[in-house]
Amino acid sequence: MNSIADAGAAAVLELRDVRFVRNGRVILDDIDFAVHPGEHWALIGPNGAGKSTILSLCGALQHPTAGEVFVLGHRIGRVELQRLRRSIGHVNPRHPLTSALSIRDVVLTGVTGTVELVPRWEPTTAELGRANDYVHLLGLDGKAEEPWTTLSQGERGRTLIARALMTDPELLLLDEPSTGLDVAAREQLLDTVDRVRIAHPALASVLVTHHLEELPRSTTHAMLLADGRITSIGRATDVLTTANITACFAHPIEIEHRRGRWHARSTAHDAPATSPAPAGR
Ligand SMILES: Nc1ncnc2c1ncn2[C@@H]1O[C@H](COP(=O)(O)OP(=O)(O)OP(=O)(O)O)[C@@H](O)[C@H]1O
Repeated sequence: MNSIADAGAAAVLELRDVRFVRNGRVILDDIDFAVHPGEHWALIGPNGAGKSTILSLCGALQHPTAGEVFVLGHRIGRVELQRLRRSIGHVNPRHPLTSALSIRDVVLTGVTGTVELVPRWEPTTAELGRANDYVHLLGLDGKAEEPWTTLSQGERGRTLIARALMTDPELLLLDEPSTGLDVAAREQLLDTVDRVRIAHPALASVLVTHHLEELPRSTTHAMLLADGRITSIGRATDVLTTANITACFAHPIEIEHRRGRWHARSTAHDAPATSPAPAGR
C-alpha cells in the first residue's frame, strides 16, 4: 500500500519550523513534518498538546506565527486559500448541519463546499454518479435517502468522509473520526478508512486521535506531540512504542502492535515483578 509513499514524490503538505502563538502563549513550536502521496499519518498526544491546531494549519484554516506551511506546493499566505481548500478534504465530526438533508445530498454538498445544498444548484450526471459511488464505497448503500437528522454517529462519520472525497482531494484530514462511536461502529469506520486509502493509492491523510485503538491498519507514519512540541516522529512502527508513548503522555503505558492494530494499556498499577524463589527450596 505504501509504494507511492516510498517513491520520493513531492510533499503534499509540509510544515517548516512552525511556531504558533496566541495571546502570548506558545501553542506550537519547532514543528517540522512533511506528508507525501500515499502516506497516512496519525497525530497523537494528550489533551491540549496542539493536535487540532496542527490540523487547522494543514487545512489552511490558520496561518503560523512563524515558519512556513506548504499545502500542495503552495505556501500559505501567498495563494488564495479558498482554491487550495478544495484540494483538501476536511472531515470535521462537528459538522454544523441541522437540516434533514439525505445522505446523498450531504455527500453532494462536498461539490459546493457548503453545509446546506445551494438553492437552485443542480449536480451534473457525473457528480451524481460520483456521489453514488462514494455512498457505495463508504458502505452506505440502501441508506442514501435517509435524513442526516436520524443518522447514527458512525453513519454521519462515513457520510462526511464520502462528502470530503467529492472534490477528489489529494489530502484528507480526519479530526478524531471515531470519537463517540461504539466498538462496532468504530471498527466499521476504520475498515472504511482502510478501503478509501486502498481505492485512492495517491491520497495522503492526517488523522488526529487520542487513542491508539482508533488507528486504522493503513496508518504508515505517526507524530507524537506534547505541550506543542514533537516528541517523536517517523514510521508508525518505529514511533508507536512503549517508551515513546510513555514519554509523550508522561504515564507508564505499554503498547502492543498486533495484526496491524495498536493497543495501549496503563502499567501504573501492575504488581511489581516478583523475584524468583531462591534455588534449593
Ligand atoms: N486561538 C487560540 N487562542 C488561545 N489558545 C488557543 C487557541 N487555539 C488553541 N489554543 C490552546 O492551545 C492548546 C492546544 O490546543 P489544541 O486544540 O490544538 O490541542 P489538542 O491536542 O487538539 O487538544 P484536545 O486533545 O484536547 O482536543 C490548548 O491549550 C488550547 O486551549
